[in-house]
Amino acid sequence: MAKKIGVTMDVGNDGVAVITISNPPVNSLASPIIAGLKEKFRDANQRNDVRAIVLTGNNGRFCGGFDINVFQQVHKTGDLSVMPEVSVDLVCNLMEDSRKPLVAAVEGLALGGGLELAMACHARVSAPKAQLGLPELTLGVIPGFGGTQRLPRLVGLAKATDMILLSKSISSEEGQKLGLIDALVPPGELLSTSRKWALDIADGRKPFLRSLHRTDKIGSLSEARAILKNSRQLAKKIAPKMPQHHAVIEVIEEGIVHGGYSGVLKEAEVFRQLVLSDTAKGLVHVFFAQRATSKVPNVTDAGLKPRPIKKVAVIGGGLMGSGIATALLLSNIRVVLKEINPEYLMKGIKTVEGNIKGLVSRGKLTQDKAGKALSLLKGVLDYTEFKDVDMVIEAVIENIQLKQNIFKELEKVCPPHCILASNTSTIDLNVIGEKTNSKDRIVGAHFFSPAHLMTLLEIVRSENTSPQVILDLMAVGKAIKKVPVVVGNCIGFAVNRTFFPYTQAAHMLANLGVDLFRIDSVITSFGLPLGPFQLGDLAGHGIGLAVGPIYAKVYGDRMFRSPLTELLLKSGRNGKINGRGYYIYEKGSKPKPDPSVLSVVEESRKLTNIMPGGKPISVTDKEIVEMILFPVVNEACRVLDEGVVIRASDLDIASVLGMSFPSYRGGIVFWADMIGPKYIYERLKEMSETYGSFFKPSRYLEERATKGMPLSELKSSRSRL
Ligand SMILES: CCCCCC(=O)CC(=O)SCCNC(=O)CCNC(=O)[C@H](O)C(C)(C)COP(=O)(O)OP(=O)(O)OC[C@H]1O[C@@H](n2cnc3c(N)ncnc32)[C@H](O)[C@@H]1OP(=O)(O)O
Ligand SMILES: NC(=O)C1=CN([C@@H]2O[C@H](COP(=O)(O)OP(=O)(O)OC[C@H]3O[C@@H](n4cnc5c(N)ncnc54)[C@H](O)[C@@H]3O)[C@@H](O)[C@H]2O)C=CC1
Repeated sequence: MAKKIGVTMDVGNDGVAVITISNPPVNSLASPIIAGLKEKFRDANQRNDVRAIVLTGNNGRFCGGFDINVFQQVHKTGDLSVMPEVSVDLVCNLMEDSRKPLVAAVEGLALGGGLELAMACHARVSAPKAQLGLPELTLGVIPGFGGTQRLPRLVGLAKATDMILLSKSISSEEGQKLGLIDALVPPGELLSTSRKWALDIADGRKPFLRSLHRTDKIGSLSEARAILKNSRQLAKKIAPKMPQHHAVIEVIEEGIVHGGYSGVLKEAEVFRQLVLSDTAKGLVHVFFAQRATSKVPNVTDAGLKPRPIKKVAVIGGGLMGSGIATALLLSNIRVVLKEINPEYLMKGIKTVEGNIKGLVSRGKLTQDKAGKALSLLKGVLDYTEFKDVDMVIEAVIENIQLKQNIFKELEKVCPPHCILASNTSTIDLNVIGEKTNSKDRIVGAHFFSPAHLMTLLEIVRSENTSPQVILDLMAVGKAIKKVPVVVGNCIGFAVNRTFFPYTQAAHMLANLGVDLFRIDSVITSFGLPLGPFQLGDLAGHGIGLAVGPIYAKVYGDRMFRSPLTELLLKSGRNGKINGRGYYIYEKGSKPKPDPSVLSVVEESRKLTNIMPGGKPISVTDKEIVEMILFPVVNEACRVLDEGVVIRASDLDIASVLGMSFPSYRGGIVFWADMIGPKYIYERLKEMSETYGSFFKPSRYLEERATKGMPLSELKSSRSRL
């Protein structure tokens, strides 16, 4: 069925014109909608039979904001003329300054431009539980349509800056307490109450309030300045590298000092500057890339329906198993947690309890919900409870034989519909399922640590995994608030494989004489939360040593074999786990660089002997970023070339959510395309000539560089999906 897009106006016998936005699924403000709104408001203002106006959205959703596709169009073309002029023409002149009263009838959500339109109305009536907010900063821009000016005037400056800087939405219930919503009514009464409210304003029974002209919630100039000072500190803390967080405070201040209208004009000017920024390009890309992961050819378009998953068995209550169990329990899924002995089982259960209590103490979960979640957990030491589970997630130690035996056993003890998933981080799924006859229901459910907090779920399919099983796991992933990304089967899958050169490049630089703490600091300045050495400490160097040979076996032609990890372990430094790695970890204080580790690095340098002429190389910070991240881009090219991901943007999302690659850089492939494949290719070629084949550009990169094509443009037929 074709989507019904447009703005309609129905004038009732009561003299109220109901203007309705229709643009499924979220009634976003696409260009025809904005044109339609202008036309209908003009019409309503001119018609003699219209005394008052109600603005609403179709299908239970008021409006999800300005059409983000337009930003993408601006990014592709650089043409700002597709951005409509709305703040004054539509929102001030036709709406707020209209002589006829306007009431917003809000249901479902009013976000960004949606809330901004509602705030330009003279009153707002809402159904319960509507989501209200200005999330524009997450897209690298600032609120438009006068949102920066009207929100502080409706909810107060401190609350408004908080909502805007943190992109935090509130419910209509909270909105009512704050004065953003004038009345809260059941959905069935929304339109009738809104009509009545509009007529009450028209007849002088209720006040005719224009938000932009209000000053009662702003306080004195000195009070406002004190609040803005705090906001600047908050912006510096949460988003030091984001231009929009700092710009929005200037825009709000303009309105406080020179009046709301002046603020609206500045808002429009700053908006147009920011929409062209690299930050906006990266964040808008991430917005669409994340949604694209939900579309998996031959799975989500195959007419299948996800089967209910009510009971899940998790095997292994260690670091990952306990985190996975926590995530399931928090979404009301019954969990059977299996361990090898009572001691380990108790440890696993205690970890789950600790995870859940931690959420309660941080105010993220109520005591009631915590109790309910824990009541759904059952610890076991055998397979009796597996007879009616819908899914098993195996999270035992990374040992091929153990996993093979477990899967063979699972085939016997689980019902035939049961999904058999493994959380392995490196082992080939075909190898894990080798001893079974159930290859169609074997799938990788690769969570990231800590599994109850990290949002990425890499769903690894082999050539035998059935579409139904993939769909079911995607549905479970979404139910437990993860972002599932479906990838193909190879050593390291998409994320770990793409990033395995990250640590290796860092080791090479350290062996070439570059200070490791400088490397970490350059990489965190680039935007990753941890540099490669601190990340190694966090993961534990034992793991690093264990997985090294697995990667070496398949990707040995492009490995830098560094003795550093082994030397580190020999010196008793396992990483954060035992309080010592490259850094010193003490309870209650930040990790401190440990100068005594430099003797270990020196030993490694002696063994590798790669410093040219025995002297440390001299590199700029930019060169450090390139030497560490261009090899990652190079491996990403191989992942794309081999069809391990469906689309390049899936790797962007996986890198952002799995490796914390900065979202404002759009993900690893998007970032590389912004720099340009030709430049990356040439730099890697130079590096490989100087430092060896570790940096050798891949065929895919070379081809894109020579043909002037972006890396994101896939044309490979070698898909594993
Ligand atoms: C001169 C111009 C000045 C402009 C100033 C201004 O006001 C700027 C803005 O308003 S920017 C936009 C602000 N709004 C948002 O950031 C909201 C973004 N959307 C969401 O957070 C969510 O989509 C949601 C909460 C509205 C709905 O969530 P879900 O129900 O989980 O659905 P979904 O996220 O999967 O989305 C469904 C499809 O809808 C598309 N979509 C959502 N919002 C928008 C939008 N604002 N513009 C365009 N498209 C939107 C989304 O991409 C999904 O599409 P699919 O093709 O189905 O993947
Ligand atoms: N540690 C990490 O950051 C990540 C690990 N993984 C993968 O997750 C899996 C588990 O890793 P971790 O949780 O770190 O290991 P872990 O060592 O913390 O936990 C493994 C647990 O499995 C238990 N176990 C062993 N055999 C068992 C059996 N037959 N039945 C029930 N329990 C059994 C052990 O007693 C132990 O408690 C591995 O495959 C690993 O590669 C995946 C993503 C990230």
